Amino acid sequence: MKRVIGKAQLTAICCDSLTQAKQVFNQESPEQFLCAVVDYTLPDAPHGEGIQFAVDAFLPTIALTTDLDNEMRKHVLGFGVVDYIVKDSVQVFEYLQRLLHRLEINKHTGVLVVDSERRSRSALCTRLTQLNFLVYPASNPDLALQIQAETPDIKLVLVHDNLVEQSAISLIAQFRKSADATQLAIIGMTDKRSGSISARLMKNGASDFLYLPCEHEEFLCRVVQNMDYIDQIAEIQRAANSDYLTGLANRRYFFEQLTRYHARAGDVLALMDLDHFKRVNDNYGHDGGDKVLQHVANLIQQHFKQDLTARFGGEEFCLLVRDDKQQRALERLDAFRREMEAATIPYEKQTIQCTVSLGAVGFCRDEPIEQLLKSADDNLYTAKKKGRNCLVMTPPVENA
Ligand SMILES: Nc1nc2c(ncn2[C@@H]2O[C@H](COP(=O)(O)OP(=O)(O)OP(=O)(O)O)[C@@H](O)[C@H]2O)c(=O)[nH]1
Repeated sequence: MKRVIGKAQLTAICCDSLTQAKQVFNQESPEQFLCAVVDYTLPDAPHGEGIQFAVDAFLPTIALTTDLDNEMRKHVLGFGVVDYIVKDSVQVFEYLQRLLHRLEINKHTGVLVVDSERRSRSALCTRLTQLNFLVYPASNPDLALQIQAETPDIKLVLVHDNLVEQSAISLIAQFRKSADATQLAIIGMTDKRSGSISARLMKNGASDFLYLPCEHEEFLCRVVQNMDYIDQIAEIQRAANSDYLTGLANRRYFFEQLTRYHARAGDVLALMDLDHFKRVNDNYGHDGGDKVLQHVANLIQQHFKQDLTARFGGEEFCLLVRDDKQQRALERLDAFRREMEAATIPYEKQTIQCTVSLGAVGFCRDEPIEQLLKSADDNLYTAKKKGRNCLVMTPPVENA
């Protein structure tokens, strides 16, 4: 169990009795704990008293049992646990690892609950809070839309079909105007067993559907599966859009961002290339070269947070520096060049120094981007010919 918890990048604090668990818990800050994993039977707590203690301490609690008949299942769920795990195969460790990972991610994941009846809305919110989500209740569609517009961390919406001013179907359609199924999961819900409501909600944009009341396990599985889908798509998108070594945007994603970009008067497009990088590789090995590329990428991220940046490949980077005045954009680029000149990059027991050359052009939306990049590349070539470690821009700055 300790190994599994370690694999989930968490630290296990192990106790072998309820008495010890109470002592440990009282010595630490409750916020420090992600959750409690508690065996139903402990030497000094033979009937789930340990589980009760963890739940009462507001810890998301995962119960462990050796076997589980229907009675026992009801008893364990009655404590208000996140889930239970029957210790009957090695698969349970993998399940536990996934569950811990989910609880960790949920700390930063918002869920909007739209339900006009207070009792069922509260019950849903309680269940979701147990799963560590940031929960946003809404009693009507207008409030729901307002919360969703103001809260970017919302990744899941639960919509009950008991809404009055507006149907659940039209509310879901509204959500879908701003977020597709890869960005926002929507689970429709109803108390009515008959009719075609589930099909209608799903055809109008719901990702999934639940009949209420539902078993705890079904609720958990639906929520987790829908969130896993959203997170996996986000991970695939991140991998497809970024450069593996440096984490910066890649060339393709840079172009994609440019097409959606609203230009400002002083924008400057620059190509930046590390000087004599082959020598860095020759002197310090490929790993040393990689370290320099990562260092440069980190500096770029710090200096150009609000701008568009990318690693174009090899030792070449591209930046679109956004400003109202070209002179200021240019100064920021040159300040970066000087910082690189002064930087000593630690690598093993040595330090590496490396300068950069830059070719820049004013970013003008009327010219094709390929043409602008070609001009920036010509200027970069001139900068290299001038002796490197410098910035060349044509035409000269307009609004200095
Ligand atoms: N470590 C490392 N090296 C890379 C990577 N991509 C390209 N390179 C190396 O970058 C070097 C680029 O060399 P050149 O194109 O000759 O340019 P340079 O030595 O920087 O010389 P100038 O650009 O003229 O200043 C080559 O040695 C490539 O192997 C990478 O991802 N990691």
